[in-house]
Amino acid sequence: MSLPSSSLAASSLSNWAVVGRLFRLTWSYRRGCLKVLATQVVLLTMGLSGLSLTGLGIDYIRNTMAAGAGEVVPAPKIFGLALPAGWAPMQVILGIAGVILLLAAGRAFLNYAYFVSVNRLLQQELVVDLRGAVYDRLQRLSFRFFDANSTGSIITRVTGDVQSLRMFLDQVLFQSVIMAVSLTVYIIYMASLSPRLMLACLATTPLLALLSMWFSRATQPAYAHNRTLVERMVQLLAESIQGIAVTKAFGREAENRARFEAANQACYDQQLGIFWRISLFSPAVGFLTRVNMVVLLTYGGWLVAQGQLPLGTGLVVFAGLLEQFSGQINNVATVVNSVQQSLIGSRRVFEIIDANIEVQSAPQAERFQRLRGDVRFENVGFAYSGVDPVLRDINLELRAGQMVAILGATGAGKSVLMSLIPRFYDVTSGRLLIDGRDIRELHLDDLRRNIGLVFQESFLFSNTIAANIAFGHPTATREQVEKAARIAAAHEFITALPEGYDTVLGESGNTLSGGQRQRIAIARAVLLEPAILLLDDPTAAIDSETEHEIFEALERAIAGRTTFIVAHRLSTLRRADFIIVMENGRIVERGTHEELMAARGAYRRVANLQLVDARELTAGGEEGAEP
Ligand SMILES: Nc1ncnc2c1ncn2[C@@H]1O[C@H](COP(=O)(O)OP(=O)(O)OP(=O)(O)O)[C@@H](O)[C@H]1O
Repeated sequence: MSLPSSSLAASSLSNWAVVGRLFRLTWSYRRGCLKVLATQVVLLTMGLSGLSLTGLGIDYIRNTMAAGAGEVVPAPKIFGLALPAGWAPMQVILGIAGVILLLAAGRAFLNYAYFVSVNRLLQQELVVDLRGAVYDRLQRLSFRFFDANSTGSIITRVTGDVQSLRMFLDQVLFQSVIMAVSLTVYIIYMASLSPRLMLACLATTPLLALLSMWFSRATQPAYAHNRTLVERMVQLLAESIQGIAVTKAFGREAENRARFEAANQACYDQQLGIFWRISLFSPAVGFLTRVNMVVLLTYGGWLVAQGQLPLGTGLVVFAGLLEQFSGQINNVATVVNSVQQSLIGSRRVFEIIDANIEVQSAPQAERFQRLRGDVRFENVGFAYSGVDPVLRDINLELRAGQMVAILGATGAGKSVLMSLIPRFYDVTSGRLLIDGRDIRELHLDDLRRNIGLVFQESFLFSNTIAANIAFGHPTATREQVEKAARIAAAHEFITALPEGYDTVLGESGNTLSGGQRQRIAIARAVLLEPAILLLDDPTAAIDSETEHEIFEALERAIAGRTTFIVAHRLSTLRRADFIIVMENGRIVERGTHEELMAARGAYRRVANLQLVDARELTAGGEEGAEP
């Protein structure tokens, strides 16, 4: 049997598919994009106007100097408007200079407006929306996804890769459109001045195009590899923070530092390789564009000398156009460099947005409030991957309000059996029914709202204690929160804290003891008033005195609910309606404590090894063994 893979590496989009997605994304921000591009067109027009006015001014000065005494040189028209008749040459020149200055001031203002609107569009809209979309997807993705992908990979996708996607709009799309429009206008303008000079000056352009294509192809694998290295570094960082206590306890700080430094150095070395390539490409482009200037000076100068081209509106304007043309061509290096980076980053963002949500509500699933709590496993099997089932032939039935205790060696499948009930994973064979209905037909949110969970170690959020208890029911009143805390034997220690229920917990609740965290977790589960309670060895990480207190709390929590509990206390096993013993993913025995002890099978064997109150067990066992 093969299951859909949730590994991100498995779902690679082609470059063209990524570009298509990026264009569709851009379309949804079309108003902002059009505004940005329109600003650029106005900037271009103003730049060209300034340039042609400079040419006009130079020609006017040249003609005035060449004119004989008493000869009047007609003042040029500015944008078709004649200057006042009778202006002295100096006034005309100052008039032209004044308009050039006004245009420059207008350009400076528009450039400012351009940067503000690009920043607003990209950083404040696009990046925020995208991060939100990726985060939203991550919240809905199934456990299988998180099993298959490292934290480092997920974090870099939400942070760095979203920025790389932004780079596509900013440094690729906008730049390319601006470049295409500007280069076309420059070419038309240059051709209108002198087609031959234009052809001569732009002879190196095809070489530039070839160089860019080669550069783009050569850098793509390097950028892809770079992402993997950064991912590895972030993963090491995340792990070292999560495992800081273990690192310190074993005195492994130096080794961890060395591993991180090696990962950091690998990123640096690889970045350096990319940097060298860019460093070669940019000057090469720069050199080719300088060659154009040499052609202009020699051939263009000859045309002016021959009287075939005016000096100002011809050669000087041409030089300005060529300068700007070269500037745009130099940008090719940035665009080409950004294309690969942004495509790789964008692909990684889309892979998360597209990742398959394996476990979700059926489209027609009806909403409901309360479950009764009858649970039935019918020939259930489950495998994490296609090959090795970790649960086989599970047949189990609990009526509402019953309690089953699960016993089994480590790795026997106790946790995974429970994780199927809230659909953390879907069964891979057989059926799981609640209140007589296959759980895949139930609305997922409603199903989970009816299930309370306490794990071996409970995760709390860096928020107030009250908010943590009300996590599954944010609109709960303070009375409801306190009631749940009382049931969980947490009220006393909470009220002893200076801020009481409003105490803000540290990251992962690390300002509380393990026992206190578990009690808050029990309160969090109880507050939901769930029909089904799943208790996965909730005292595993707790000393025996606290364990006793927690079990007293659990006694109150369990009352009236269908309960699955993994426990290692005889008192708990005795309290259960029946016990199941698991081995290698199968239920190998079931019955009450007394029945199972009498059977002298797997239960007795496992119980002797695992139960914390084993002395009591021997007495109980003997009673059961010899009725
Ligand atoms: N995310 C996972 N991917 C692949 N295999 C897994 C995963 N989680 C658990 N397993 C495997 O599934 C089997 C059952 O694991 P499970 O956690 O249910 O055991 P358990 O009986 O609860 O053990 P313990 O008492 O130690 O908690 C084990 O062989 C384990 O190695």
